[in-house]
Parts: sequence; C-alpha cells; structure tokens
Amino acid sequence: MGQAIGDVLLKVDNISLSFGGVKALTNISLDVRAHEILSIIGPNGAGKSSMLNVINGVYHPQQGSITYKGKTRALMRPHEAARQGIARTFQNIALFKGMSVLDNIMTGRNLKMRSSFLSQALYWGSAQREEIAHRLKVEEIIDFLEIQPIRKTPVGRLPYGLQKRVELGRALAAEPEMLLLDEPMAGMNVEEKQDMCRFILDVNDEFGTTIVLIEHDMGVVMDISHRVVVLDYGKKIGDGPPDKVRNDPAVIAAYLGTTH
Ligand SMILES: Nc1ncnc2c1ncn2[C@@H]1O[C@H](COP(=O)(O)OP(=O)(O)OP(=O)(O)O)[C@@H](O)[C@H]1O
Repeated sequence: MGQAIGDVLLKVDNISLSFGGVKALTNISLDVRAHEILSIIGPNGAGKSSMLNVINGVYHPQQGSITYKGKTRALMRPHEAARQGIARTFQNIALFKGMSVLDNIMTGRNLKMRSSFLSQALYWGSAQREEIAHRLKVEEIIDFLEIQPIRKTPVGRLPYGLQKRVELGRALAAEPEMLLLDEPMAGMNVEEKQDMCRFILDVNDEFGTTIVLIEHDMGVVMDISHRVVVLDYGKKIGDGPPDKVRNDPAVIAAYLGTTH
C-alpha cells in the first residue's frame, strides 16, 4: 500500500457521550495516524456513527477531548472541522438530487472559494480566474472517479452505487486531509463494492488522505484497513491490525451475539 503511515493526526481521549439515559460512547480513546485507513466496526447501535459525529463536531461529548494536528479541543462545530481539513460522507446519501454530478461536486469547493459576491463584482478578473481553478479541480476529481460520461446527469437519475461515488467526489473536492466515510458500501452490489474499495485505496495512495470509515462488510474491512477499532455497546473492545482483530475472542463473541 501507498504512502507510509505517519505520526498521530487525530487523538481521541476518554470520550463519553450520552443521550439522556443512553450511553452512546463510554471512555473511548483512539489514535488515527496520518495516511492510515482505519475502520470502525461493531454491531448495530455500538456507537460507530456517534464516534464519527464527535470527530467532525456534530455531537459534543460530555467528557473527553479531541486533538487534531496537535490542537486539543473539547468542542468544535462541523464547519470548523471542515475548515481544518476533515471531510465526511453520510450513511444516507446527502446530495442535491436535481443537480448535475458536476454541480454537486462543485458544492464541495465552497470552503475553498474566497471571493464573495462583492469581490466578484469589484475584481471580476480574479474571481473568474478562481472559478476556473475550481472547475479544473472538479474535473480532475471527475476523471479520477471515472465518471466523465455522467458529469451532466442529475444525480437523482443515477443508480445508487454511482450516487455514492459522487458523494465521495464532493468530499474529495474539499481536498481533505482526513476523510470520514459512514458506510460507503452500504446497499451496494459486489461490483459496486469492488469499485468503491479501489477508489478508497487510490485516494489514500495518491493523495495520502487519512481515512476513517465505518463498514459492516467484514471482507471489505479486512481487505482495505491498516487498522481496525471495534466498538460494542459504546465501549472499545478491540484495536489493532485486521489479522489480530479478526482472531480476538472478545470481538468474535460480540459478533456471534448479533446478526452481523
Ligand atoms: N441523536 C441521537 N439521539 C438519541 N440517541 C442517539 C442519537 N444518536 C445515537 N443514539 C443512540 O446511541 C447509540 C449508538 O448509536 P450509533 O448510531 O452511534 O451506533 P452505530 O454503531 O452507528 O449503529 P448502526 O450500525 O446501526 O448505524 C444507540 O443506542 C443510538 O440509539
């Protein structure tokens, strides 16, 4: 696999999160290293999505802290996470269905666009140059994801697997340092899963992007991850390379007790 694993990029320290009486996460600590592909697995309701939501500032834990690139914080808002280079896709596709593939991916450039309406009016030339640069970046992503033939198609008309690929494209448009993927393969057929795996590996390899993903397909997880963290009932019960986690009795027991 591509770029060498680097230093710790994200440090999660003793995070606890509850909703009323429900403890979604209890004392979770984990590290994510630069250029790593880390999978978070666990039975339904284990706290996987909550963990991603804490990392990108959607949920605010009652306890613990997050250190990203050396900066520790107890509280962060999603737009701050995005500004710091964390992009995310969702379990349910969150695209503008009536808009074209190209325009949807362009929305991922929002944070990178500096010129306001006023500066566009005053400095038309520079705003236009900026727009061209953004379009070039988006075209690069479209080439990378091999979706040139559908660039003008409204997203709502595409099969599910391609919509997921467009969603990945929009996240990539932000040129993130860290990418959070919430079940990127859910609902896909075998061929679509293979394609998505290849793109995830290529993103990691070619752009060096650090990837944290939640996935239920164990074959996929064991294939593409450098490391796997296992949650069960909001607690961390495993953390290590795929081979180690696969043979861990506590992990096996957690999975045998569920439908996964
Ligand atoms: N916004 C919320 N309000 C109340 N409870 C919540 C909320 N989000 C998550 N929970 C609860 O926290 C626990 C962990 O949920 P979470 O969605 O993080 O699990 P998960 O591992 O992602 O599950 P799945 O695999 O089913 O997506 C569950 O008991 C869930 O009901």
